[in-house]
Amino acid sequence: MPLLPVAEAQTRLLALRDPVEVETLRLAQAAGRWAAEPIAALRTQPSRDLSAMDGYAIAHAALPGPFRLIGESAAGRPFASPVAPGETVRIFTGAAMPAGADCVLVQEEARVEGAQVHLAGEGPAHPGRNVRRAGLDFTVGDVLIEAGERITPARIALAAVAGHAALPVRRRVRVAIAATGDELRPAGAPLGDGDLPESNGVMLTALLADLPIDLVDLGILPDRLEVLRDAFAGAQADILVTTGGASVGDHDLVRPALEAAGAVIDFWRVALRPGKPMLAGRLGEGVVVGLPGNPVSAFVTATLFVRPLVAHLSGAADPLPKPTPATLAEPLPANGERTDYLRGRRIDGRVHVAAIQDSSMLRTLARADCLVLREPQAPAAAAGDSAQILDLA
Ligand SMILES: Nc1nc2c(c(=O)[nH]1)N[C@H]1C(S)=C(S)[C@@H](COP(=O)(O)OP(=O)(O)OC[C@H]3O[C@@H](n4cnc5c(N)ncnc54)[C@H](O)[C@@H]3O)O[C@H]1N2
Ligand code: MOO
Repeated sequence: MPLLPVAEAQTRLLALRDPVEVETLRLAQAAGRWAAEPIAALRTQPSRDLSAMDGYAIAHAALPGPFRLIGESAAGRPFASPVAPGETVRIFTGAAMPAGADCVLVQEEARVEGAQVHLAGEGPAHPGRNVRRAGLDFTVGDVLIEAGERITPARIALAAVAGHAALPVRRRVRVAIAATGDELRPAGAPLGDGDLPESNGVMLTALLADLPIDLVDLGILPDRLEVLRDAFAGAQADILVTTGGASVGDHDLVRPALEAAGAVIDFWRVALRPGKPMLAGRLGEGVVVGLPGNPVSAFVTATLFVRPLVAHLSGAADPLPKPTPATLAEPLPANGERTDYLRGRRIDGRVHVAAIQDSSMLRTLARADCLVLREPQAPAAAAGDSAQILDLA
C-alpha cells in the first residue's frame, strides 16, 4: 500500500463511523459536548425594552425638562402606568421601560429636588439612548447554536436565557487505550535491564481528558499475538487506540492481532513524519486506530487523528485541528514526500524549530508549543517566511 496523504487519511478515518447516539442532558451536564440538533430560542431577549443604566426614564422630546417624578421601575417590578411628557420614573439597570418613555437620563446627569428631576448635564443624545430594545440579543425562533457546535460556557448561558433547561447532545464516547510492548512497565515501577516506563497510554489519557469520553484502560499488553487478539476482541469500545507494534519489525503484531480479532483495516501507513506506520479500521461496531510506538509519533498522530475522531463521534461538525500562520525564526530545508510536523516553540512572535527532530525525544516535545507543518515537497524556507502551525498550547 502506498503512503496515504494526511488529509485523505483523516477523511477516511472520520468516514468509518457516524456520531454516537443522542441523549438529553441538563445544561450544567452538557458542557463540553456538541449540540446534536440546532438549538432555537424559545423566547425573545430582552422580552421588552429595558433600561441599560440607573437613572430616570423620560420622553426625549420633553428635554430639557424638568420632569415630575411619578414612580419607580426596578428589574422584575415594572411601573405599570404610562409616563406623560414632563413626567419621569426612577429606573434601574435591567428594569422595563414604562410606556411613553424612550430614553434614560443617567443619574449622574440628574439633580433631584423633591419630586422634580432637573437636567444637570448633557442628557441622553437621542431617543433610544441607554435603552436595550426588545429582541436586541435574539428573537424567539432564532437558531442560536448550530448542530455540531461545541457547548461552551457562553453557549450554556445563552441556552438558559433562551429558555432551555436541557440540550440534545451525543452520549460519551467509550475509548479503550492499549499500550503494547514487552519492554514497557507502568510509570514508577522497578525497571529490569531493557525495560522502559510506559508513557503513551498516560499521554493519551491526558490528551483526551477534556473530551466527553469514558476511558477503558487496557493497560500494557505484551508482544504476543493471542494476548493482543483477545484483548482487542474484548475491548467493547467505540474507539480502540493502540500504541506500538505498528511497524514492520518481527514484534510488530498489532495489525495481525487486530485482523485475528475480526478487524477490517482501512488504511496502514500515512505520508507524515513522525507517525508513518499508523493504521485505522473497523472493529465490530467500533473504530480502531493503531498509533506508532515512538512517543512523539504517538502524540502527533493522536493530535491529528484520535482527538478529531473522538470529536466527530461526539457530533462535532468541524473536528479537525486548524493550522494558523506563523513566522519562522530560522531557515528550514526542503521537505521530502511526507508532511512533516516539526516541534517548534514561539519566542517573541517567531517560531524556532528544534534542531533534532527525533520521534523518541520527549523533552523536545514537552518544550514545544506548536507543530510546524511542512507540506510534501515544500521548498526550502527562509527566516522570516510564513509557515502553517498547529497550536499545542
Ligand atoms: N525497517 C523499518 N523500521 C521502522 C519503520 C519502517 O518503515 N521500516 N518505521 C519506523 C517508524 S516511522 C516508527 S514511528 C517506528 C514505530 O514503530 P512501532 O509502532 O512498531 O513502535 P515500536 O517498535 O513498538 O516502538 C517504537 C519505540 O517506541 C517505544 N514505545 C513503544 N510504546 C511505548 C509506550 N507506550 N510508551 C513509551 N515508549 C513506547 C518503544 O520502546 C520503541 O523504542 O518504527 C520505525 N521502524
Ligand atoms: O515517522 Mo516515525 O513516526 O519516524 O517516528
